[in-house]
Amino acid sequence: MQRIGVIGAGAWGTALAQTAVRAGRDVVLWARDAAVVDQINRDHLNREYLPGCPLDPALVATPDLAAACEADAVLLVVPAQFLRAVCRDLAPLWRPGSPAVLCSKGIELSSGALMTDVVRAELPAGTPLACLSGPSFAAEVAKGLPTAVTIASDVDGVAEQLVQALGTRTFRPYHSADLIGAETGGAVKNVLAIACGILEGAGLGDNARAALLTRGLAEITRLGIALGGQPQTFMGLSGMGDLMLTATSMQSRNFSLGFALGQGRALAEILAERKAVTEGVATAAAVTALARQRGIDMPLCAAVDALLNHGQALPEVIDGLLTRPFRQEQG
Ligand SMILES: NC(=O)c1ccc[n+]([C@@H]2O[C@H](COP(=O)([O-])OP(=O)(O)OC[C@H]3O[C@@H](n4cnc5c(N)ncnc54)[C@H](O)[C@@H]3O)[C@@H](O)[C@H]2O)c1
Ligand SMILES: O=P(O)(O)OC[C@H](O)CO
Repeated sequence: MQRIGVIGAGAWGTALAQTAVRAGRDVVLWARDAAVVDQINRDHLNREYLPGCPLDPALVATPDLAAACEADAVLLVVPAQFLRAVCRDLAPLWRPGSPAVLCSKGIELSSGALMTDVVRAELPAGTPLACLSGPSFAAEVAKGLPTAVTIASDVDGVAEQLVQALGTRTFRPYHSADLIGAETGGAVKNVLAIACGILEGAGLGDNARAALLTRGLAEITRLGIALGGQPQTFMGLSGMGDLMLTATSMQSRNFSLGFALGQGRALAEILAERKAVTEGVATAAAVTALARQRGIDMPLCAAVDALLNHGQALPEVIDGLLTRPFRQEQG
């Protein structure tokens, strides 16, 4: 895999493109915004989405989707709610047999579909799928700080080839065969990071944070197993690893949004101030609907959804969680 296409030049697409260049690959990064294309090619910067990270001059950006599809593997890095529309444009341009690597973390709100379901439905039949997930803030990856992620695929050998193509001394992918497990962890941890931010902003204490992380991981695991994931995946980088990172750092858009909510600010006001995507907002609703449909108990995700999307007041949401019946820990 020498030539890598990257679809989406937000923070994560740009950082992944940069790390692929560092790994010695020829990389073409597609951006929907012509100004971003020009800036990357001319100034070797993406000030809009990845400020303060000088980019390798070998990184080429393009406004032409077809140019990014001329690749041995294509990384899909557009926000979850836009992925289907972009895949529809990509489908006629797709190079047969080229793997699609999902790097977005979310669940489609309109359908409850995982990102792999979206891609499977829209890209040509037989396209090998993989998912790159795990604890990875874009700015740190772009700067070459040490990072470990999971690359999962259910097609023999694909994850291993991608590991070889993208891995460097400081960007260290581990391969896995559990595609569903890897992507479920990445999607649901965003909702739990909002919850953790809320409790931090509201000053509910360190004990509450530990309880939330532990019971949150139990929610990820319950849903992931029901969708077909392997239990051990949720203890790995794409599960516990990403939850620990995202739910404890102000670098996270999801955590910082939760923090502001916990301090009493309104969701609309917080969202109006940011251009960057905060995936957990839509995914809270999507995951809660999916859990309800499948009869899976996910009280923390449901509480975030109630606060964000159904107008429930914060004290009421917290009270609802604290007055749940006592129960056995496992299961
Ligand atoms: N930023 C990170 O540290 C990071 C790390 C791992 C995974 N991710 C995931 O990567 C995905 C992309 O996030 P990001 O941080 O690169 O985004 P970002 O917030 O930096 O940028 C937003 C992106 O959305 C694009 N966009 C806006 N409207 C669009 C539309 N209508 N159609 C298509 N694209 C549109 C913009 O062009 C831009 O590329 C998300 O699912 C996120 O969870 C991000
Ligand atoms: O900034 P966030 O909350 O979108 O999180 C970014 C990454 O998913 C962390 O692994």
